[in-house]
Amino acid sequence: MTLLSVNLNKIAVLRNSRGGNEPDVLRAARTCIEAGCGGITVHPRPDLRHIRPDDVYALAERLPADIEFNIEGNPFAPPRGPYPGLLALCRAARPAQVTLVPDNDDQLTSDHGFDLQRDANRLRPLVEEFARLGCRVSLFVDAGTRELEPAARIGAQRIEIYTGPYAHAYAQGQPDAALAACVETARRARAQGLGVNAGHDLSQSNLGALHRAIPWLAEVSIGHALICEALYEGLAPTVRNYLKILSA
Ligand SMILES: CC(=O)[C@@H](O)[C@H](O)COP(=O)(O)O
Ligand SMILES: NCC(=O)COP(=O)(O)O
Repeated sequence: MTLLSVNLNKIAVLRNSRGGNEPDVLRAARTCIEAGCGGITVHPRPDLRHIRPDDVYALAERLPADIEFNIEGNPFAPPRGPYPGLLALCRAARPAQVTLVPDNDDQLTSDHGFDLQRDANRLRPLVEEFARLGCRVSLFVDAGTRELEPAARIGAQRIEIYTGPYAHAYAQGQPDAALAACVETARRARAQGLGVNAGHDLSQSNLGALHRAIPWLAEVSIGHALICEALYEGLAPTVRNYLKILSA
């Protein structure tokens, strides 16, 4: 069964827009868990635009042991003000999984994965350090990446396929090539013994086709669309809708 990890960044965006604690990230996490999700994802960024270090620490303390905590971020981004860096966050929070993403601080959102051939040697000591902390390491890669051996060689256990281009192609009514690129990368990763996650711009519309094409996906992390849909349908029913799609 593919695990649904709900990304709570957008709950924090709303909260930060007014100060105070509404909507409450912890309450949203509880609601998603009660509705049946298997994981919670956050992507704290150095500019603190949404999830802040305190959210990470509070989630780490309160999430039930059987709920996978996944922290995403750029391991090369240096500490900045109250942002202590991804490694320090993981040292304190000990998430079950850390997803390494090569984002610059000025990006609107994640828009590409690692170039594994180029980045593997630089990533290796960090992957080893996260592993020493007890975190499973997943590397964010573009759909269409064919050479996954470097990920396995440096000790990553999973990859996460960046599904933004697939979601865009799906919305244009022409998903076939983008979907085939996801499948190709997923197969090649599996052949290297890597688990396969997927995420970015997945929604109730486009998730089913992706899941039918790669039914053995280990995990999908979904935030933006899920929180938008929840504005209309409610958070718990929306989470349940995603679970239905993943169990079809
Ligand atoms: C790695 C990834 O695809 C997600 O974490 C996505 O980047 C969400 O981040 P934002 O909510 O900051 O856009
Ligand atoms: N790893 C992807 C993620 O956590 C959520 O991305 P999105 O659904 O907010 O685009």
